[in-house]
Amino acid sequence: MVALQVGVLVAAYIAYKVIRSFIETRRFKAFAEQHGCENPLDLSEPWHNSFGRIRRIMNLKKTGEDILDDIIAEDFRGAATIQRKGFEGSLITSTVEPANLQAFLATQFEDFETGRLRYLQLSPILGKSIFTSDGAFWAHSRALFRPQFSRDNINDLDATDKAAHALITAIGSGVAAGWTRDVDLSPMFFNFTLDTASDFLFGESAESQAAMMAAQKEGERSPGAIQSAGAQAGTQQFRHDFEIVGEQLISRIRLFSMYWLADSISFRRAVARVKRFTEHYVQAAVNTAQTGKVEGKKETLLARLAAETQDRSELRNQTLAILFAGRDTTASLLGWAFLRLALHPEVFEKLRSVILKDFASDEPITFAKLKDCRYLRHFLNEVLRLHPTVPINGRTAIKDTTLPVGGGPDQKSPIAIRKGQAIGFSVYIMHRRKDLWGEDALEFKPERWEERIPAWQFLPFLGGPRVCIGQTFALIEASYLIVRMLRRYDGMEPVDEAVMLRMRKGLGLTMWPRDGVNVRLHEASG
Ligand code: HEM
Repeated sequence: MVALQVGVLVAAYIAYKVIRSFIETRRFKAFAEQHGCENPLDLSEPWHNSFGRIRRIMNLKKTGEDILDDIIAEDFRGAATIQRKGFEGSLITSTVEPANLQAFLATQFEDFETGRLRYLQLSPILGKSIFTSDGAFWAHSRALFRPQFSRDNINDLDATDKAAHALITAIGSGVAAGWTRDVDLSPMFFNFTLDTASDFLFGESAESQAAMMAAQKEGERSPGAIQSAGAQAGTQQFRHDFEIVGEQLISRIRLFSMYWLADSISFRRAVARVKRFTEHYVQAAVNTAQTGKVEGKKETLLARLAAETQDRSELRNQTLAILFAGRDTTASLLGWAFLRLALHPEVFEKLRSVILKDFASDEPITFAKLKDCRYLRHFLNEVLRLHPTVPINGRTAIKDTTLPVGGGPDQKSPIAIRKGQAIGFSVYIMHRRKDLWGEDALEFKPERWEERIPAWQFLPFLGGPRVCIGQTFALIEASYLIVRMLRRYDGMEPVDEAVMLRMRKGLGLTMWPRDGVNVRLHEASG
């Protein structure tokens, strides 16, 4: 009897689901027709083939395939907007069309969100933070953070100068005929951005550059023996933890709703260690908030947050969001920038001569001067065009809506997007489209920026209300270091040009030069 009742209930539930899905599909079809929408190119495969795609994505390390150039670029060979059924049946629209990006990032911002899926994918480390939230919590976080990113605050370049000095010290002096030893600049850039970001966040540099140098002298110490947060940040273990966390997070993003497949004990351990790193600062900020403001000290981002809430997990999440958003992105930008300078001596020469003219060695390097240096801006734009450090991303529709182009045989009709549908997009692919950038799209040419470039086809920081809040901070940090380095060194060459020319990508939450930036630099005389 009970079995019969359960059977009836299950049958009723299935019937309800089928009828509801039928009604929903009809309603959505009517909505699409009413808005003149057509479907984009459909790349859905039979379900057993979509396993093949997932396998390809999971096996990149083994096969040596590049997720961007080999797998994602393949999707857009026939059209700039496509759709595909995920292997569990949900429809995903992907686009590299500037008009569509402008729509969901800005003009139709209210119709989309970063989505619960992003939260679920990133929450092991970032919890609920500016980066993983939408609606009221995001708006509140954004308003709280905004004053801290104002020009006045970024104007203070003392911490940047100190971190630049530490980096140059870490490179060391010339050993033969003015040439330095062979150095991998990549870890030094990660230290540089961690030191500047921690100063900005906590009012105190983690001094990871100095810690790394000390550790190299003494030989790596076990993390258990390390006392200070800075010393922890300088260890190979900490860099490795950041890498493990970043790699797992990007796997979780790529797997969409199957994100939970990317999990492991080493990931959880790395998460725990990275979280521990922030505890010292969070505790200090809570203490200060409870005992009153420390006179004479500039207000840090964490202090500002701690004045609002003393919930430690919220403070830790927001802090880690800024560290993840700020450290690897800018370090990766610097990595690609110096890789390009090593590979293009003519650009190195030109940029150096502009820098020597605009930044006399006895004058301070100011925010205003950095912003005004046109060729430096063009150079960084070109680096970010070919190597955007956040190459793939996504949004979710929160209501039935449309995107302006991509539908029908000519791909010019609007397309309908259903509530809950995921949108994937890749600025990496968009920045390399020959129909947008010309036949020389894949060539590195800072001079192309002398022409006006349409705003929505270049989006390394995205755009609209969720545009990167740290954009100016990042560009000023990177520019400052480039000026300091190019004033000091008048030549740079790759240690192994063939390796550098492969430009293999490391992909975590950001995209960085996977084989490092191994160069030797020539010190300028005088
Ligand atoms: C070259 C360096 C950087 C690049 C390319 C970059 C890129 C981006 C991108 C693409 C987003 C949008 C993500 C999305 O909404 O899906 C973003 C958001 C964000 N970035 Fe950056 N970023 C950089 C540096 C920084 C720095 C230095 C900081 C802070 C110190 C920072 C803080 C943030 C924050 C807090 C958000 C979330 C904003 C929001 O959702 O309202 N970023 N960044």
